Amino acid sequence: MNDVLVVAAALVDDLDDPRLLLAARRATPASLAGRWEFPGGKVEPGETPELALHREIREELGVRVGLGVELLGPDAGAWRLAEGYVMRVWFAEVLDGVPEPLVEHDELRWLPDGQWLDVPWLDADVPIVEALERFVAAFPSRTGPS
Ligand SMILES: Nc1nc2c([nH]c(=O)n2[C@H]2C[C@H](O)[C@@H](COP(=O)(O)OP(=O)(O)OP(=O)(O)O)O2)c(=O)[nH]1
Repeated sequence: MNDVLVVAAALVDDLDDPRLLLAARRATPASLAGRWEFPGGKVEPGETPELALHREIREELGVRVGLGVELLGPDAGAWRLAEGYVMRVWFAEVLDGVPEPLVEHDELRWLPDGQWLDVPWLDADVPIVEALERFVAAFPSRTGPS
């Protein structure tokens, strides 16, 4: 069986100089409630991953975003979440609106640099946040569109 593809945004305050990272706290389902994640969701049949990501961010946060570079993971470019689930992650910044926890989340938090790991992320997200920190430390001005 093919893996289910989840897409997510590492939303930062400024793609040219990222300092703040947006974390979203899950309100549902009960098994994930209270843990923090990247906003996003599953790609639907017939959608491209990028279009799915724009749709999910509009639905979940009510904002329009611009995508930067993809943070490539170890599993053919993706990050394994669990058996049968992989996730692709893009840097992004808000173009229009102020993010609000509209569905699925009950709190949003902009984490300052140096404190990106300071909330209880979903287990599978921890190595992704660590990789984001390494990427930004190595290429501070290269998260924008390539
Ligand atoms: N959105 C998101 N999901 C994540 C992250 N990390 C992680 O393990 N997951 C898991 C949780 C879920 O089991 C799955 C994504 O499901 P979802 O509930 O966000 O997807 P969706 O918005 O399409 O929701 P649904 O229509 O299936 O209810 O991936 C993450 O950082 N962001």
